Amino acid sequence: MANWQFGLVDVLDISVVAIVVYFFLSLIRGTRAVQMLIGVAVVVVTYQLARTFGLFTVEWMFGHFFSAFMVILVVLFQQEIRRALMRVAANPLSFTGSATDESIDSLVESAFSLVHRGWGGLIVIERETGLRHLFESGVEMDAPLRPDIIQALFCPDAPMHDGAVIMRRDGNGGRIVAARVLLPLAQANAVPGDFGTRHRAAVGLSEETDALIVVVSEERGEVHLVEGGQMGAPMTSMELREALGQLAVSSAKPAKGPAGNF
Ligand SMILES: Nc1ncnc2c1ncn2[C@@H]1O[C@H](COP(=O)(O)OP(=O)(O)OP(=O)(O)O)[C@@H](O)[C@H]1O
Repeated sequence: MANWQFGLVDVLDISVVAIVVYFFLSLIRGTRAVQMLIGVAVVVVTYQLARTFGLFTVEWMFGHFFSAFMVILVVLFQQEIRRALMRVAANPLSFTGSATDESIDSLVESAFSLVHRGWGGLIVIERETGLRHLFESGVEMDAPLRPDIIQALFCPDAPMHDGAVIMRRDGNGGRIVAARVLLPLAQANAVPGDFGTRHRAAVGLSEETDALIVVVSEERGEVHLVEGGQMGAPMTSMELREALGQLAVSSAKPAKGPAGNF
């Protein structure tokens, strides 16, 4: 290989490592994985010091620890590894359609119709990451996303009111594709102390996937938008419409088919 080719390979090599490190750090930023990473770094530094200064017993102990290191890493970071793989599989370079005004309107009206009734609700918007595996915990269905149907599902006396509804965009305002779905819960400290499992479930799913989740609090009568493990401040209907519209614009690329995404 010519010299310039070696140079190019080195640049490519370093770039890939930099991207992977950046991706990993942005994934764990603000999560409990940071503390675990610090713990792992302390163990590695202690091991190196023990080797340098010939501390036989310490080196022996940490040597055994390192023989199981890969397994320990996988166990410690299983949640982060799962999230990373799901995001890679979601293919950030792929084209997604933008949400139509109708689907945003239906969603906002549906969420605030629950507020007016004093009921809680959890509406998940599927994007690039497929959520079909969650359907098993609930009931697969196919219905238009409309305030009356959302109310029928989340009415506290209705048999289907527990859990989340999953929606997909279509050309006519969105479709409900599953109801009574159980979502993975986030750690208790991922949401402020006075929020309960409904909000933890919203944050939990958004940590693992690129889904957007609209949570309607029964106790507070508030609506929150959850994305990427973060729950925003309570929103008015106008703010929610605007936030969803911006997310639609930021992912607005040529549509690939009828089931596009926000
Ligand atoms: N893992 C889960 N996946 C989906 N929905 C869930 C899950 N866990 C709880 N829920 C829903 O949350 C409801 C209970 O909400 P809870 O009062 O504990 O939470 P909250 O965050 O305080 O919400 P709210 O402000 O509406 O009371 C349940 O009735 C159920 O519908």
